[in-house]
Parts: sequence; structure tokens; C-alpha cells
Amino acid sequence: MLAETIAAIRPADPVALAEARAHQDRLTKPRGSLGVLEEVAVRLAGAAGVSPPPLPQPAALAIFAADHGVHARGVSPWPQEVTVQMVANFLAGGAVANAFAAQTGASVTVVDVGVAADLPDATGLVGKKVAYGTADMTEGPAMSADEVLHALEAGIVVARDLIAGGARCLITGDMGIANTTASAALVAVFTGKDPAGVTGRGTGVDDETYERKVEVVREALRVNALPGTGLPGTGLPGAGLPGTGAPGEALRALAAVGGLEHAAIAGFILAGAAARVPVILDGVIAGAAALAAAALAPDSIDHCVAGHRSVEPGHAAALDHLGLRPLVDLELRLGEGTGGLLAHPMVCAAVRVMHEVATFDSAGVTEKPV
Ligand SMILES: Cc1cc2ncn([C@H]3O[C@H](COP(=O)(O)O)[C@@H](O)[C@H]3O)c2cc1C
Ligand SMILES: O=C(O)c1cccnc1
Repeated sequence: MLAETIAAIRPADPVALAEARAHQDRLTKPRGSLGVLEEVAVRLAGAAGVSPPPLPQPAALAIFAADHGVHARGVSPWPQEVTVQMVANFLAGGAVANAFAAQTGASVTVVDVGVAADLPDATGLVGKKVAYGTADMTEGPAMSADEVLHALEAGIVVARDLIAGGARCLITGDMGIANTTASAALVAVFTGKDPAGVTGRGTGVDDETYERKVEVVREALRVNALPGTGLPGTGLPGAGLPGTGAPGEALRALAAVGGLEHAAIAGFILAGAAARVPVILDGVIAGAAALAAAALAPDSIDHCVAGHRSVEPGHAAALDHLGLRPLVDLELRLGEGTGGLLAHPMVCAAVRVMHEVATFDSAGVTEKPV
């Protein structure tokens, strides 16, 4: 399923890109006056392979929830049970993501891809549990080869189901106490940056915990023989995992220091790209997952929009590496999909302009100031 999804991904269509740019310049506004929104609309045209691109609605948020063995190293001030408790909160409609989703009319799908506990009442939960959390990445790989593949496939299936149900825009979401530690490790591996520069305070750790968190990331890279000099191109063997060269290395890195939700989000991105349905990325967890998706299928990023930039330093590093410009920068540090949801109306507005704004010709507006 993974190989077939990757094989279906096409890069941005150059004809649609050129048509969209030309169309922007014919609309009744000074050239370039919509700034970044013009780039977003052009990007979506390239991704869809048609100009104007389809309106990216209805949108569907998928919140992938999982737990992390590295939590045992004291990298988050919150107990692990908060993951399953928040899953219940999402299902009850009580989280920030639910409020933001209601605001933009997005559906919310909650996926258990690896929560350490089972919910007493799982009504409405999409059950795709691959494992009861990952292993501690400072003691060896967080996931086995099978687990990482199954989690990727879970994300692919969720994306396909949402698209089959009518979604025309996918938004990534996450829930997993300690997942900013795994995110930092992934960002360090894929960008080649030092852990100190890409590790953040997550939910808000004190100085002492922060120092430990950076050391834990360093230790995880060392124990898993990930030199942190950037991927692809580290020459790491993809031992035991399908694919040779860069994809095999990417899978090994994802299994070594990622989370089940990172793998699922990577699969979700790949499946959106394969179906030419745009994916709005949320924060640092999505950024780390997108680095893995990019290593598996570089063209998948043509189908992504960076919803926002969180305060996590690893997020900015991931976006830089991917060449993505975030739409919203509001010092958010929550995850769940909140930043992606806030960006969704902007992406819709950018595309709506392409469909509804008159051209200089059609409106009889003089094209150039005399
Ligand atoms: C109540 C609560 C709600 C959340 N919603 C998202 N996160 C976010 O914080 C967690 C990552 O931060 P760290 O790595 O510091 O543990 C993830 O679960 C992420 O989704 C939450 C965290 C908490 C505590
Ligand atoms: O960048 C994020 O999305 C983020 C930051 C802190 C905690 N959880 C998520």
C-alpha cells in the first residue's frame, strides 16, 4: 500500500502553475497585491493539476493519537494518561481543535494509532492501534519495521476514507504526550541540525527538564546510530525495511526516533498527495512527519501548505528544510491541528479569488494606471 501510494504521487503540474499565475495577473487588483495568498492559490493549482484549483472544502481534520516510551525519561511535565484523556475530550467535542474545526466547518476524526491505554467508551474513535505506545528511543528503535509500516498505512487508510467521504482538504492533527521530543529527534535527523537548535519546551518544561530533553534527543540519535547529519544521504542502511537508498533510510529513521502518530501523519500526507487533495500541515509534529514524507516522496510536499509556525524551534527548521512558508504565526504551541485549522479559511479565500474575482476585461476596469 505504501509503495503504491508513493508511486501515484505527481509533482506540481507546470502548465497549471503557469495558467494560475497568468490568471492572477488578469484579476481586478494590482499585480501581486494579495501577496502570499496568490502563491497559495498558484500552489494549489499546481497540486491539483488544474487552474483554478478546486475549492479546498469541505476540510477534514484527522487527529492521530499515540504514546511515547521516551516519556519515561521525564521529558514532559504531563502524565502519559493525558493522551487518552484528551482523546476522550476530542470525541466529546471539548478540545480547542473541536472549537477551531467548528469555526471553519471541518470534520474531526480521532484516530488511535498507538495510545498506551484503551478508552472505556470508544464510540466515534477510529481504531487503528498498531501498538500500545512506542518503546523508549534512548534504548533502541522506538518502533519495529512492521510497526512503522502499519502506522504509515493507518494514515493512508484514514486519508483515503476521508477523501472517499467527500473531503477536499486534509488537515493534520496530533495528540501524544512527549511527542515534541520525538519531533525534535526527527527534525535533527532529517535536517542535520544539532538537537540543541531544534528541541523546544513543548507543553512548557522548566530549564532543568529542557536540558535533559536535549540530552535525551542526543542520546536517542547516538543509540540508534543516527549521526544527525541530514537525510537522505547519510549512507545509513535501511536494514530490515523495504526500499533501498533514501526511502529505506527514511523509514529506519522514522522507526528509530519517531512516534506512531508521526508515521501515520506521514502516510496521511502521502495519501493526500497521491489523490491530489491538498494537505494543510499543523505544527512541529506535522513538520517532523512531513520531513519523513518528503524523504519517502519529495513531490508530496508540492501538495502541502504550512498552516502555521509554532514556537517550537524544530518547526521553523523543518519548514525551512521543506521550503514551506507558514500562513499563520500566532505563537501557538498546542498541536491537535489547531494551527492548520486556523489557516484553512485563508487557503479557501485564496482559491475563491481565482473562481470569483472578475478580470480587467470582464469588468471593464482599465488594466494599467496611465
Ligand atoms: C492538556 C493538553 C492538551 C494538548 N493538546 C495538544 N497537546 C500537545 O502537547 C503534547 C506534546 O507536548 P510535550 O512533548 O511537552 O508532552 C502533545 O500531546 C501535543 O498534541 C496537549 C498537551 C496537553 C497537556
Ligand atoms: O508545535 C506544536 O504543534 C506543539 C508545540 C507544543 C506542544 N504540542 C505541539
